Amino acid sequence: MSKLREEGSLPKKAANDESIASEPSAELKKGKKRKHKAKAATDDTREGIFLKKGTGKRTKFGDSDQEDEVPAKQEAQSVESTWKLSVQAPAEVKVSKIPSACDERPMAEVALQTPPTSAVSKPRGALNGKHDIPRPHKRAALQHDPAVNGKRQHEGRRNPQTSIPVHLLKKRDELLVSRRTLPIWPHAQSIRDALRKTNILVLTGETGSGKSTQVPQFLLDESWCTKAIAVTQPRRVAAISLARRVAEEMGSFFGGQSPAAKVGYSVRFDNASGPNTKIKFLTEGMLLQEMLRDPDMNQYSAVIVDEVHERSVNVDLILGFLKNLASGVERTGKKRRTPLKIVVMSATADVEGLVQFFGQDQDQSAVPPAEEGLLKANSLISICFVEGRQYPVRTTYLPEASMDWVESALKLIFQIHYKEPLPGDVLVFLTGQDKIESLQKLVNDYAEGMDKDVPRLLVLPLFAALSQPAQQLIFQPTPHRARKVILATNIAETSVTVPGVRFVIDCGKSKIKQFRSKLGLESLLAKPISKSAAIQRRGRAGREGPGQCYRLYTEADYKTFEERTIPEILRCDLMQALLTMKARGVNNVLGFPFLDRPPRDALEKALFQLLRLGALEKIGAISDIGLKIAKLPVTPTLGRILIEAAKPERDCLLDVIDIIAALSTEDNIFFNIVSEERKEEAEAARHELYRREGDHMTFLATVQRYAEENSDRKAWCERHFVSHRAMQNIMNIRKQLRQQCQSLKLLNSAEATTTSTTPNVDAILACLLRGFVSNTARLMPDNSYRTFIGNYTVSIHPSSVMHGRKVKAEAIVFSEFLYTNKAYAKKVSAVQMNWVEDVVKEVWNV
Ligand SMILES: Nc1ncnc2c1ncn2[C@@H]1O[C@H](COP(=O)(O)OP(=O)(O)OP(=O)(O)O)[C@@H](O)[C@H]1O
Repeated sequence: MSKLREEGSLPKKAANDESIASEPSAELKKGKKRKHKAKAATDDTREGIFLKKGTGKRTKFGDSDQEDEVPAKQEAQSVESTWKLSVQAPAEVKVSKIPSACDERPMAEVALQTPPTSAVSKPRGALNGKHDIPRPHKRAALQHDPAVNGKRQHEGRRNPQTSIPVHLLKKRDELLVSRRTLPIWPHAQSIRDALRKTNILVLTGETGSGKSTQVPQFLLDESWCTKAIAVTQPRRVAAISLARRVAEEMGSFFGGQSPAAKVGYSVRFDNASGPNTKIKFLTEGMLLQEMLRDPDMNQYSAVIVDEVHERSVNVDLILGFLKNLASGVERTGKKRRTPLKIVVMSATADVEGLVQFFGQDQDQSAVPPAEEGLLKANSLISICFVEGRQYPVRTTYLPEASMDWVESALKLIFQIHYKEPLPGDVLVFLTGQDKIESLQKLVNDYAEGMDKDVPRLLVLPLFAALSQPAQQLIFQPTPHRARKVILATNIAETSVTVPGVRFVIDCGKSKIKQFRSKLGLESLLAKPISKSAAIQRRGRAGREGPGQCYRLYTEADYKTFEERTIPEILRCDLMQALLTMKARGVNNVLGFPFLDRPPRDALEKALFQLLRLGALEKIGAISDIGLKIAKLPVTPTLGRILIEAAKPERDCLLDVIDIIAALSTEDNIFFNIVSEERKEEAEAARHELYRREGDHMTFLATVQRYAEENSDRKAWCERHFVSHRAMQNIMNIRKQLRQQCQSLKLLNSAEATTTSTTPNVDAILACLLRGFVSNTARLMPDNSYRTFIGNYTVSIHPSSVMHGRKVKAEAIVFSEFLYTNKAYAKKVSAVQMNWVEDVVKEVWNV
């Protein structure tokens, strides 16, 4: 830890040098080995963090912060301050009252000491440190549904009337006490009244005020609510954790088929809902899929679109479809007997824009009277604003811009750890997996050097490319005498309550998807976040008690942030969105009610791409192929490849399913080995899996070897430096894709259970080319690759088995494009030039 005392002792280029991810610096290694002896803190005037053992002044900490005004209705109203990573005598935080109408309780007194043993929480549960983190739960283990969990759930006492286990009811009653203190609680009746009078409600309220968990429960017993309520979430981690929480609050089983399982969720490749589910949390993509099967949404009485401010393409489509349903423009199936109720909510929504959007083309007759607590927008739309935050969050800025925010985050984590008593977990927002892994390594390295009596740090990553069970680990209780440090991308930005989190560190950036129309490819670039995103990040603290948010940027920087994130529909590839619209019978996409209309040329480009995939007829109507693709839970490109592989002349569907399952898993199949020695060992072990044709055939070989392994698959993975978790996930996706191909009659049941034979490499590559025709490049005389479309230079990514080959393929097809410091082709296969030319000709002639 003492290494952290000196500014110069931290790795110099932590923020932008990829090398921190690979090898710890010599300094760091030395620092790790040394047992840190306490050194006076208060006499050190350099920047850094330090401890002084046993003095109660172990940490220096910066300028005293001020608390937010609570309720902090608007970001601008909150009192914020800057802090320095410099030496100051620690200021004591005083007991203060929360001036909130809904909840007035003293803020806990914070002793600025290393957490003394007495301040440390009682043993709280399952996680037990670095080496005994519980193994990721299988989904069933998270569920209360006896149909899933079997015997264990049948044990224990049950309520004789409801036959629900007593422990669930006890938990429900306990949680009711805290639910009643939520700012939204007093608004329950207004919300019900609003939806009795109008069909559309736009609801805003502070982060943590109770929107996502309470609103569906408020509506459940309404007379109009005879069917289920759908609640959409931008991300699966939120959908799953909210479903679990609401099930607990309702004393209900969770997921599955049991009549007592009232709450469920549905995310891609994982459906934990059944016919008795009354509240279903779904990702936006899953609701869109349901909208294709059930255009009038007959299985739902209400749809709640949560976190609408995120403005993903999917949410914009959902809003457009819902608006059409509400205004009667679109009516494709059986007419609904009762109108669908629509709730749109967020802490940072553009209320005016939404009201205007839903208000256009509405029938303005039958004006209901205005209600107290509701601002009446017009005859069919209500607005409700929930004031107040449950707990205050103090916001602190850097006094001057940091060149290296990974390093700033590292210092701050240790400052918090040494200064703040337990419990109090830390949630750090970073840009992506690479930065998360760098910081995880740094924190773990420094933590090894901490004194024995300092509580442990338990670092947990959270990013999209992590399997679901691994993501769910963050919700496990923090073990005794430990502090969780969650390193997350913006997937933890909205809707999620991570129990135990008191401190949020926000780097102020996130990776934004950008469609590079010239290239016809999407890239992810780290860009400053919007004010709305910063507010959401801050809102992850202050949910279970007072919190603090440290912004790794200056207040002046904050003021330059855009108010809202630019809607994804204005900056991404629209192919999937248009296919979904066409499949739902929207023939005139240019006339679709978009909340923000994408540029006409982007729409036209996407239409052409779909035409080239054969998903549309020449007149613009959806083709049979397009209808099939739309029903597959993969991108249009991957869907097209599956359809191609099912053709009798290709006859390689099972193999292609394996490859697509491998491309669809979030985890990396091959561990990223950093040490040179281990790298050589891994290369040798994986040699039998590598294929000269490239990454796709390598994935196929890996999946097939794994599937053939009958003795010990985990050991097989260890021997080959392959992620067992990724392989388990791939097997699950493979099974589901086989089932879906069966239901679309691309496979028959006998084929669906056969094991693969020797792959027909040429046929497989031809199928990949048919889908990824835009992702092709040819070898140039200077040994670089240039894309066929756009004529851009791309380099083969170092993670590819084709990287660094002396004899280069004359042409390549790739399934991922990455733009960092330069353009990379990822997941690459070698193909022949004339194959590409043939496909290009075929496709361009449509
Ligand atoms: N998994 C959980 N564990 C502990 N407390 C929780 C959990 N989920 C919710 N809560 C409590 O319920 C409160 C309300 O959460 P909810 O997600 O409904 O708020 P919200 O208004 O939707 O917030 P946001 O706008 O940030 O999504 C939280 O502040 C927290 O106190």
